[in-house]
Amino acid sequence: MGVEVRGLTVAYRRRNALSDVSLAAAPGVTALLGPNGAGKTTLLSVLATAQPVGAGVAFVDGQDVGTREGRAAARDVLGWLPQRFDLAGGMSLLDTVAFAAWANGVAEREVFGHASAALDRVDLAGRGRERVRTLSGGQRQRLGLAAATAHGPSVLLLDEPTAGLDPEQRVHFRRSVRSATDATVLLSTHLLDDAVQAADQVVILAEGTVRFVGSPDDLARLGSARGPGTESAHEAGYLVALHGDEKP
Ligand SMILES: Nc1ncnc2c1ncn2[C@@H]1O[C@H](COP(=O)(O)OP(=O)(O)OP(=O)(O)O)[C@@H](O)[C@H]1O
Repeated sequence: MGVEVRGLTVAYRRRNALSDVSLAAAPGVTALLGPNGAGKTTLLSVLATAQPVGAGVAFVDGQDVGTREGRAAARDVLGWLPQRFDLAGGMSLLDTVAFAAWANGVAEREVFGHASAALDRVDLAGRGRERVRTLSGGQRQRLGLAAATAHGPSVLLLDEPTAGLDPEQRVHFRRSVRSATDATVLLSTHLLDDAVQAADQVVILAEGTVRFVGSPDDLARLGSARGPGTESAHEAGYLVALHGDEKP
């Protein structure tokens, strides 16, 4: 059933991090694209039930996360890979994912089956016995993805999962998202490339407000309408969404 947010406003002290944000996301990948400080982490944290809804409403799979019952029900269907997460270097990959599956409510007799299937889906099959500390950055992010999806969430929140990865590892991660889940995925990124390549829907956030909602093709059309420049149509569309028609 996806995610729906209407009129969401969240403030830290008196400063709004999100102002009257509305969006809907269906199964598939929605990229939350925006510069640093746009409010991406704040939005994902509210949906992850880690931060209170200020004003407005937010639904995860039909559950209102502004209510205590809604938050409890939403947690049962959520997968969340925060921007920063710790893994125990000495643990095996299989134990790491099995533990996450167990913590997310998978029955004990099923955790290793779920864990090894999740490792398969992110291209870490056959490496379950290796230690976490031996992984590269890209492999570590894919392990995090396996851990966040082993219990079969229907809504998956990925906060800047490709930050710090080289281009090849980013491509690999984006492909792994598609094979790991058919959930409603919200993937935050500050990289246009991620949004254009990975997403069915792009939501551009800047300074806590929604500036664009549409497909990658819609973004390119927005850019093309501005006329030829040195940048690609997608880049031009991103600039128009951020700054309007003025050339920066
Ligand atoms: N705990 C906090 N206390 C006060 N202000 C905060 C806090 N967390 C975030 N902010 C502010 O809220 C705004 C949105 O931050 P947020 O982290 O949600 O943006 P973001 O798009 O995820 O940025 P980044 O890509 O840098 O992580 C920023 O202006 C930030 O400084």
